[in-house]
Amino acid sequence: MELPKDFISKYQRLLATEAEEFLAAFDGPVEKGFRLNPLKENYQAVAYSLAKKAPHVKTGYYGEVSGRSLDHQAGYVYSQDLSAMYVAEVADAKPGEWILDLCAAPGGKSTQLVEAMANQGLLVANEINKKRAAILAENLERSGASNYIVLNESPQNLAKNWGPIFDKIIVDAPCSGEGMFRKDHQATSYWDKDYPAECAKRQKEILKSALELLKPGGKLIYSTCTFAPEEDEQIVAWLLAEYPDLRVLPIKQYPGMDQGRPDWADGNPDLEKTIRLFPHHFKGEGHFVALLEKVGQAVPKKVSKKKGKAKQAKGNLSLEQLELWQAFSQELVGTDLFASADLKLVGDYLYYSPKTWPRLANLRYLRPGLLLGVFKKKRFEPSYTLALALKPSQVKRVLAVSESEWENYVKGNVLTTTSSQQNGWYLLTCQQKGFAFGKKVNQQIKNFFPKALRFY
Ligand SMILES: C[S@@+](CC[C@H](N)C(=O)[O-])C[C@H]1O[C@@H](n2cnc3c(N)ncnc32)[C@H](O)[C@@H]1O
Repeated sequence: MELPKDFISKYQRLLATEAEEFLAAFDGPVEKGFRLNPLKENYQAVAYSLAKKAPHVKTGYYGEVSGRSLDHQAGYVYSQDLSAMYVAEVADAKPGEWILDLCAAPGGKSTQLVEAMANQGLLVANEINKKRAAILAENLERSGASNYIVLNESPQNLAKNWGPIFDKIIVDAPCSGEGMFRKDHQATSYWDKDYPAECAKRQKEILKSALELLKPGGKLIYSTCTFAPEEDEQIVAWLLAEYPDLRVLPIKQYPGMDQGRPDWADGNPDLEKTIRLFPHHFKGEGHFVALLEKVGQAVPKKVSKKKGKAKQAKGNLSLEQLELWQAFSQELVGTDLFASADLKLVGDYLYYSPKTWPRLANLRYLRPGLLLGVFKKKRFEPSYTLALALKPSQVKRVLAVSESEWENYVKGNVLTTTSSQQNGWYLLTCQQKGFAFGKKVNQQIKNFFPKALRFY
């Protein structure tokens, strides 16, 4: 491929004898990767080979997955660059934490974070670009998690509204994208020698807001998919100079990973604790990752004293709506899926969105929580999102279909069934993987697969 001349001379200067190997890697083959999703039941039962484990990521594998496969559609696998998947691994998301992914679309890191949280705590996934935020929501819904919010906000507005409430913040920053050159040759057309410095300005603005949102004792994970020192080590050096309460923490270095280069910034030896993934050393497109801690004592989350009372509350639903939802939930799983106080109605749409989560009053959101379904006149219609969040073993009303029926359903077709089970809503499964709701009406299963996601 043809790389920009200024790019070549810059890395010849920076990498000296190694430059030739680095530049040649842009013409080398691309090794693909994917992740499994531990939120799913029997999550290792996929049609893809798990023979080549990626050593640096618990759920990562070498190999290529198709976006049109059952495993992908049901949220069992996520295609991701092998270097990009190290960022969320470094973040080490834990159940119960409050985590903000500030530049989150299309959702590679967000899905990985939320899949590690076992539905406990909260992931706020934010994306400034509305179209990209919609794709982010789609990917999070497929993950089957129930503890996330999807926002379409500027980092500044989030900081203004919330203050320091997060245990961890991931800033996977918009960058000059030099790591994308090999996969997407078009990416070189945006690049000129001044572009990294322009990106660095924007990165600093984003980071200023991120630090206003991070709790004392909290962790900031900063990453880019570029090799430019202006956007990597020099940004971390700037953070350390501007914010004396920040310190760099070491990151586990696997074979093929390089240390950050203090000599490409201000010489601070702590920059060696950051990680560089170069395509001529590591099987991936390329990334930079830094882990920082805001020194200080974390203040424990306030626990509401009204807890007992709140449990009996019914969110903002009418009694009739609450009864419709509860009847649906009882029929489906034999119990109430969520406490009624944690339900939130927005227009006719019902969400799981606990009141203990941060307020969304002045913020643009796509999902204030897990979308459960919609009230239509005097009935409740469950969402595709809820189907993906359920574990088939917990559901009483399951209809199993064959792979060819699955293919038919995701194309938007009605299925026929010989089942004598009563009419109503069923979780449809294929190979024991829940993939959608269908409505049984006598010998037909009416199609409720979302139009925008249909396979054509
Ligand atoms: C590198 S991509 C994020 C990739 C994502 N973390 C993933 O793993 O799938 C950076 C994102 O930052 C968004 N972005 C651009 N300008 C921004 C800004 N000023 N503040 C926040 N995000 C911004 C872009 O729209 C883009 O989606």
